[in-house]
Amino acid sequence: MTLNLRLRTLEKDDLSFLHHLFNNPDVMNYWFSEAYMSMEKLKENYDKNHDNPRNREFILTNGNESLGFIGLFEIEQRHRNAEFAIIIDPNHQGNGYASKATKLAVNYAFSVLNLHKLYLVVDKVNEKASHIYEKVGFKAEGEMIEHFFINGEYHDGVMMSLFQRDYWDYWKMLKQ
Ligand SMILES: CC(=O)SCCNC(=O)CCNC(=O)[C@H](O)C(C)(C)COP(=O)(O)OP(=O)(O)OC[C@H]1O[C@@H](n2cnc3c(N)ncnc32)[C@H](O)[C@@H]1OP(=O)(O)O
Repeated sequence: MTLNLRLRTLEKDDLSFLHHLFNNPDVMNYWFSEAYMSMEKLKENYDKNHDNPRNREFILTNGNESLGFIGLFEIEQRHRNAEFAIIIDPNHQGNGYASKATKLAVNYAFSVLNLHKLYLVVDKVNEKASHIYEKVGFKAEGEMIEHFFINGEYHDGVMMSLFQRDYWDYWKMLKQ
């Protein structure tokens, strides 16, 4: 079957998929969050925030299949920056989907929203995620030492960023 990866808007019908992801500690630890989310809370958050102009929340799909959740959060109109975050469903990890989804989200941030800068925070031990971000062009800006408490110990975070100008240069180079 041919792969047709797309980012589409998060819909209310996707909340059971999010419920499955947000209650998985293997996933949520890397989002520096507790894996504790009721369906009611998800619905409440959705009703309150689905039209929040500061966020863009996407489901990564291949046809009708949901593969992951990708967000551009805290979109700043004045400073023209936003925070990127991603989860690929553990049932679908290791297939190259995160790399492709990150590229789609980066393209959305710069080509659609005209952001100046996209940033993220990744756990220093999350080598798989860091590898993907470096591959797409994110660069480390600094470390947040012992900033996150996960599984009984403090973890360092790394802030990484990508600028729109570098993204244009990178894509121009790839097309040559
Ligand atoms: C800003 C943030 O959102 S940080 C938090 C990111 N989210 C999470 O960690 C939540 C839980 N984890 C996940 O959702 C997924 O594991 C993700 C998003 C990190 C990765 O998703 P996947 O679909 O499995 O990744 P994908 O298959 O696209 O790429 C994995 C890459 O990492 C590489 N890789 C795998 N293990 C390692 C490792 N230990 N060290 C370095 N690279 C590794 C693979 O070789 C592959 O790289 P390649 O394409 O150059 O060969």
